[in-house]
Amino acid sequence: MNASLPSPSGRVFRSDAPLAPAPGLLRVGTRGSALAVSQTTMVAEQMATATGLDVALVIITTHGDVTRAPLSQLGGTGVFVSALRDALLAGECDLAVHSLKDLPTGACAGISLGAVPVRADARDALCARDGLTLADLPVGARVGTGSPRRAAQIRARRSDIDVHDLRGNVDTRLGRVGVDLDAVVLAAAGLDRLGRADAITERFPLTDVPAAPGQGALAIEVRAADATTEPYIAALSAVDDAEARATALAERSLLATLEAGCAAPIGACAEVTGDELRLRAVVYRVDGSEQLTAEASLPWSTTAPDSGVPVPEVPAELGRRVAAELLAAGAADLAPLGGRA
Ligand SMILES: NCc1[nH]cc(CCC(=O)O)c1CC(=O)O
Repeated sequence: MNASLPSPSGRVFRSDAPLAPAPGLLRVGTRGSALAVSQTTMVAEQMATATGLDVALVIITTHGDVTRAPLSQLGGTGVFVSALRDALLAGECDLAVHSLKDLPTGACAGISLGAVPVRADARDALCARDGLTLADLPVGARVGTGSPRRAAQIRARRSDIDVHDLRGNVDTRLGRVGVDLDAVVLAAAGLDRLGRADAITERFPLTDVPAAPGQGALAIEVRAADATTEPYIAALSAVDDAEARATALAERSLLATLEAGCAAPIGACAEVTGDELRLRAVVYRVDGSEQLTAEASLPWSTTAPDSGVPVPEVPAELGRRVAAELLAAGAADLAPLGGRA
């Protein structure tokens, strides 16, 4: 045994054309946007280093990449996800990397959640002209977002602001700041991953402005039949993070119980403190005039007694409890929760 010698890292490369399976090669499906490629590259590099396998980024084009319809009109959750899942099930790739918040909450037959990597900044970021914060924007300022939740949160703090629908990739959105919009709101995680943190003028605290369930987290999906075999176990465990998985799953369980889609005006924030998992969620009236908040926590630890896997049921149960509290308080009357894909 020569345990002290690091095994050589595999290569990471990009393939825009279909790629046949091969021994020693992991094919990771990803959207082709700059954001998706940058976040999938980070995952691929970790896997190549940990396993010594070559890792190919296989670029899959999705409906969400080509349509120009407003996101809120695309039928709720999952618009970016189906093409990647189809490619995974068809054997065109071996793993698929998604932004976790884009995944529909329902299970997908034949596919398992293989890993949730360390979470990036979950906060929303204001990118305003002239370094302005939300409080400093002039009366009647024009702010762009495609998200009903972000619209409600902006209006809740500044009812005078003129919220405009916004679509397109990060560069397109940022390109409107100082042109026809005073500011846009985007996920900080995306801007950080793309090296565009310079455009951020304010990161909203999650306590005041909880973000979309799962925001800032990635989900790596695997065919269920492969999930318990090598080299998948090694590749997935190299990138999985117990705390990211628990917080993201608690937030998703809330969404699933509310039967809400990614376009629903719901913010959620889970965190681990000590041996506790805590979840706080807010449902908004879209005009920002009313909101309901619920919060709960459960004991949670990173290791189960025997297997070393995260205590599996705590996140789901926590999400159900907070959702039940919101429903009992009338959340379904406050906001359209539907849009589950
Ligand atoms: N809804 C689109 C979407 N899905 C994932 C991200 C990037 C941030 C993340 O990984 O959560 C974005 C862009 C945004 O919300 O600004």
